Formats: sequence, C-alpha cells, structure tokens
Amino acid sequence: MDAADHPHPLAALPPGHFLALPPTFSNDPRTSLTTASHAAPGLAPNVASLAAADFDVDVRTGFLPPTANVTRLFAPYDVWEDALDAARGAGPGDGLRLGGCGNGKREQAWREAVAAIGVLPTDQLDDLPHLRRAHLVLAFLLHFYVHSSPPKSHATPAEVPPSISVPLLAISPLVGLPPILTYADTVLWNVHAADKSRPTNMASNPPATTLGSFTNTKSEAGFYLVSAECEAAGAAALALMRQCLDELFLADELALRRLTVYLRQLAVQIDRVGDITLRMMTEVDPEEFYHLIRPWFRGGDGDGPNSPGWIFMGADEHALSEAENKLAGDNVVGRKFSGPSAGQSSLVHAFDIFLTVDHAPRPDEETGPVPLATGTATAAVAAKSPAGPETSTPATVIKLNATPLRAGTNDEASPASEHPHQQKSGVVEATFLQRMLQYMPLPHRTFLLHLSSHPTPLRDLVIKRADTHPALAAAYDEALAALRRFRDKHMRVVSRFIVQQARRAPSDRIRALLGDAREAEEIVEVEVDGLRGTGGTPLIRFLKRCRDNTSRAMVTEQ
Ligand code: HEM
Repeated sequence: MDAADHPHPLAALPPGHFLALPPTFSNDPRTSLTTASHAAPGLAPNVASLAAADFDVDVRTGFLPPTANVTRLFAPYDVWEDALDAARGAGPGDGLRLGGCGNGKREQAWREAVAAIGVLPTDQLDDLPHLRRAHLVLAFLLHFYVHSSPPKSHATPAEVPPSISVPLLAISPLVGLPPILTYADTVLWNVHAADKSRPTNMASNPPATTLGSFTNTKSEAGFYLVSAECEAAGAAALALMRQCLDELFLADELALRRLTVYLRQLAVQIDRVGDITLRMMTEVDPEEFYHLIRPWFRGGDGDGPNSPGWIFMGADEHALSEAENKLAGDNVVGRKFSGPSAGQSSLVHAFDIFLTVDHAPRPDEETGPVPLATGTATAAVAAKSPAGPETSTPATVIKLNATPLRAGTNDEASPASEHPHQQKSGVVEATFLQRMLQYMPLPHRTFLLHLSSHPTPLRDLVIKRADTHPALAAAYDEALAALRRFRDKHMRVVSRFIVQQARRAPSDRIRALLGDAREAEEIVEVEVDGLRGTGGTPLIRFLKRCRDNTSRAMVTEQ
C-alpha cells in the first residue's frame, strides 16, 4: 500500500470539523503544545516518525503528563476549588448525595451557591497545566451539579448554570476536549506520583495519590490509580512500538530480527497492563463502585438514545463548531456527551491500531454490528442532511488501516451504497474508537490518527513475510494473544463490577452511604442483557466482539 492509498486522516477532514480541531490549539498562545502539525490547519502532520512531543506523549510517562499535575487553581479561580471542596466534603459519605437520596436541602443550597458565583473570564488561566486543572474542576462541578439534583422526568434536560457552562465551554477547546468529565480529568490529570518532583514511573515512582473525587472513598481513588498505573506501564509498550516502526522503515534482515524481538517484548508489556487491570479486583470495592461512584460519571446520554441531554445555560452557541453542535442531535435541545470511561484511554486503542485489529462492523455478523447510541457520537460522525435522517450520509471516509473512519459534514454528500456500514435508519455506525476519539485530549487523538496512517503498516509486512519469517509472524500473534488476554481480564473486571452488581440489591452499608431511603429491591437493575457501558455500548456483546476481533487479526493457525 503506498502513501497515495493511505491519505492522512486529518488531511481528509474538512476544515473546522470537530475531529480536526486545529485552530483550538494553534490560535491561543496559552496552549504551549502548539506544534507544526496543529499550527498548519489543513496540512497533515509529518508522518516520518512518531515524534512524541508533537502529540503530548512522553517517552517516560506515555499518555500521563511528565510533570506534576496542578493541585489547585489560584485566585480568582479558587472560588471553583472552594465549591469543589464543599461538594466532596472531608471524608467518605460527607459529600453531596446523588439526586433523590436524602432530603436534598444541602445539595440545593450548594447548587444555589454555585449558580451565584457568576461567570468568570478565563483569560488569567495562561498555561496548559492550569487550563487542564480548570477543565477538571469545572467538569467535576458540572457532574456534581447535575447528579445532585432531584431526578427529572425523562423528557426534561438538566440545566447547567452559566457559572459552570460558560467557562467550561471556553476552556474545553483549549485542552482539546468536550465540555464534560473525561478519562483525562479523572485519570491523566488527576493523579500524582509518589515523588511529585520526578516523572511517574511504574517501577520506581508509581501513581500514588488522586486529586478530584466524588465520594472520597478508597475505592474511587483506587479506580483512578489503577487506571493511571496501566498508563504508566503502557509507556514501555509505546516505546517498543516506536522502535518497531523504526525497524519497519528499514525492513532488512537485521531489522526483521529486531522487530521479532520487540514484538515479543511488546506482548510482555501488554500482559503487564492486563495484570494491572486485574488489580481493580483488590483495590476497588465492586459494590461501592457500582452504586456510589459510577452514577456520578453518567453523561448527558446516560438514559440511552432518548436521553434529554444537558443544556449549557448562557452558552454562546458559536462557542462550539457547527459539527460539534450536531452532538445534540435533531429535535433535542440538550447536549448528549458521554461520561468518562477507561475506554477513552488512548493506550489500548494504540495497541489495536498498531497491530491492526479491525473493529469495523462486518457484513457476515449474524446479530449485526454494535450500534451507536443515537445522539452521542453518531451525530458527530454522521452528516444529517436538512431532509432528515433517512437521507443522511457520511460525507468523508477516512481510512484507519483496515477500519474506515467516517467523518460527516454538511457540505458534501455521497451515495449511501458506497458505505456498507450505514444502517437502514440512515445512522452511520462508528467503531468504539471513533466515538472515544472525541473524548481524548486533542494531541492524543492526533497521535492515534497519525499512528493509523503510518506509511509502513506492520501487519502488511508480517503477512508478506510470514512464509519466509515464521518467527516474525509468531511474535506478531504473541502480541495479539496478549491483547486478547488483556480483554479477557478486562471482561472479568466488568462482569464483577457491573454485571454482578446490577443483579443484586445494595447492602445496608451502601444504602446508608447513599442516604437512600428506598427499599433495597427498588434499586436493582435486573435487565442485565440490556446493560450499557458508560459510553452507551450494549456491554457484554460489545466486549466479546472486541476480544474476538483481536483473535481474528492473528496470521498463523492457532
Ligand atoms: C473497574 C474497572 C473497569 C470497569 C468497570 C470498566 C468498564 C468498562 C465498560 C463498561 C466498557 C464498555 C465501554 C463503555 O461503554 O464505556 C469498557 C470498555 C473499555 N475499557 Fe474498561 N473498565 C474498567 C477498567 C479498565 C481499565 C483499567 C482499562 C485499561 C486502560 C480499560 C480499558 C477499556 C477499553 C480499551 C475499553 C474498550 C473495549 C475494548 O477495547 O475491549 N478499562 N470498560
């Protein structure tokens, strides 16, 4: 495959598309991460190497920042910090309660106080670390505000006061994220290493403390820390991937031998990430996770496709690009962003892209591919024509190795028949990665798109040389087998933390912490088949499919 068959995805995106977002980083001097690629809207980044600095990926810490996260904002923004301190309280059970639990008076007083803060201009936040902290604080406030409110009818959107929505909408494009709590807020920017003065390192300086919390529980801290440990361990895997790409470029006999060794080492590193993921079982109490912590994560799409979404009061409608505004969907007033999920981590997606695991829907699938939760990312990737959903078509097809990445615009149209993954309803399907890309900081998103368009894909070479270099093919499959093992372990975690918990009533201890006067049986979520992930996916079917796609990528007989 030559470069002409493999256009860079960003180059194919129309200017101003939400996935492209170049102006948000290049035009504001506060975002010091401005790079050659971002500074040249419409031009593809240099694909000759994985120059990590361009993508905010550090050789030592991977997707975690190499320097300590900011702990607290200075005046006048400390008023947001104070509101956050008041919301979480001093210890477990001290903070605001989920809407509908308790009498709600304290929660109402807190919401009134937050609404009265007024709209602070954001211009004194003058560097990226402080902008990240501001996004984190405002996003935690946003979720505290929405979820401490009494439950509304299913048709009524939650209203976010201007004191939160306006600054959050101003800051979000500067950090390259949507205006909602993301994995970057809860994990990447929310942890400190044991020694803050040195970069995080899994062996000698692991992630040790967390900053933001909804519940102050050890479980919530453990949930963020174990995820951060996966990231820290992932740094070594990213370094190996970079070395592999260098060898791919040469592809002579010596390079192929080295590549074989690096791929075996990559398998070991992926296994480490899987083993760390299993530490969730000991570090996090599943019942606390499911009943106390996870409800705070719900996004504006939390009730599935018919969620009313959230309204960002006082927001300048032009603050978000036209394409991004489509996230609200047709006939819906509220914005329907998804809440945080470790699926938003760039790490495992980087493994998938590097090894070319294809998660695109296949025509041979009996049950049909995993549908998107309508109104969340669907709208971001599907172009809806004024004539309505029946005629909506994806306007731009971006190649993500074997997985086509579709980006929609209003200004181009192409016949539906050209797009085999389009459903009859006109809704265009996207892989989970395509949806999750929106929730990753822009440089990480760009990194993945860049990796996906590397001019010398690994898999092509492995297949071409499988007969003459069986050890290389076996090493490639070893890495895939490790990724499959990661997914098996992850499924055990999801089964314990979500599926099993949905079937049983919370204990008295948990109900006391919730301040919930309902009968335990009223809280059980029995429809396990219909369970959805934080990102809105039909859970078990989706995770099995991801695992099976990993095995399907193997090139030797198993
Ligand atoms: C208690 C711990 C965890 C729970 C309950 C959990 C839950 C979930 C759920 C529900 C999904 C489905 C997608 C969604 O809608 O969000 C998912 C997907 C995913 N999660 Fe986790 N997760 C946990 C820990 C982790 C960790 C530590 C990682 C590693 C970085 C991880 C990586 C992923 C990935 C990559 C996906 C996408 C599916 C795939 O590629 O197989 N998760 N997770």
